[in-house]
Amino acid sequence: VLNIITEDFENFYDIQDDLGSGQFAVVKRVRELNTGHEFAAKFVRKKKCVAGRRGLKREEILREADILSELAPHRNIITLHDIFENKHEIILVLELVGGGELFHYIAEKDTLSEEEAAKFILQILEGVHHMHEKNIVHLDLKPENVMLLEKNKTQIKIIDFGISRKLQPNEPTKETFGTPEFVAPEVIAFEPVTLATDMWSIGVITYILLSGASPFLGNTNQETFNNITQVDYRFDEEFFANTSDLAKDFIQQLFVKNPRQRATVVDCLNHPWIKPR
Ligand SMILES: Cc1ccc2c(c1)c1c3c(c(C)cc1n2CCCN)C(=O)NC3=O
Repeated sequence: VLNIITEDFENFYDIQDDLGSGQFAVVKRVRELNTGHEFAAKFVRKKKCVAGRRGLKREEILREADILSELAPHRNIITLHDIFENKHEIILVLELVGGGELFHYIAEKDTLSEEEAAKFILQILEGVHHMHEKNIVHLDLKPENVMLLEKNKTQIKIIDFGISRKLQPNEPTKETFGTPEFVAPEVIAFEPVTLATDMWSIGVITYILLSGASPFLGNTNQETFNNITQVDYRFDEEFFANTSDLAKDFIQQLFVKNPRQRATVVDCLNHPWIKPR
C-alpha cells in the first residue's frame, strides 16, 4: 500500500529527544532535513526470528501503517508521513502533536467542567466514528493516547494504532489486549472484539474526565478485571455530587456488559449530553 524507504533514516532526518517508549517501540522527536519540519518517529523492533519473543512481526507493524493510511485525513486522527525499514526495525514517521497528553491536562486541572469534558469526548467520538465507519477498531483508547494538538488549545488527536484492527466479518478477532483499566469485559473473557469494545473505553475516559477517578481500577490487575467483568462501578458522591444525570446516563449506556446492547458511536454522537448544543 505504501512505499517503504530502505535508505538510511539519518540521511533524511535528524533524531532529537525521546518522547516516550513502549514494549517494542520508542518514539523520538525528529526533524526532516530538507524541510526543517518536526515529526514523531516511532522506532519498532522487528522480530529477529519467528520464535523470537522480542519485537513484532513485520506484517503486524505494517498493519498499523496501513490503518493510519486508510484513516487519513481526519482532524482528530494522527497522520503518517513516511515509513523506513532497515534490518532491525521499521520506523513510522508520524505527525507531531505539541500539546501533550489529555492525561496530563486533566492531571493539572484535576477535573474538568462538563462542557469542557463533553467537547473532548465529542472530538474522540468524531475520530472513533471515522474509524468505525471503516470497520477499524482502536482497542487501546485511553487518556495517554489522546493528545492535544497544541498547548492550551482544545483540538485533540488520537494516537497509537499499534493494536488497532480492521475487523473482517467472518474473522473474529480475539488475541489483542489493551490496558487493563480500560478494556471491555469481552476482552477479558477472550471473546471476539467488536467496534463496541472501543465504546466501553470511551466510557472509562469520560468517567475519568469528569471525576479524576478510574471506575474499575483495583489494587491488582486481577481486582480490576473482576470489577470490569462484574461491571462493578459507582458514581461516588465524593466525585459525582455535581455531575448531571445526562452525563451519568451517557456513561451508563457505555458500561453495558453485552457489547450488542452497548451504545454505538452514533448513539453517543446523538446523546443529549454530547449533541452540539
Ligand atoms: C510532544 C509529545 C510527547 C510525547 C509523545 C508524543 C508527542 C507522541 C506522538 C506520537 C506517539 C505515538 C507517542 C507520543 N508520545 C509518547 C507519549 C504518548 N502517550 C505520535 O504519533 N505523534 C506524536 O506527537
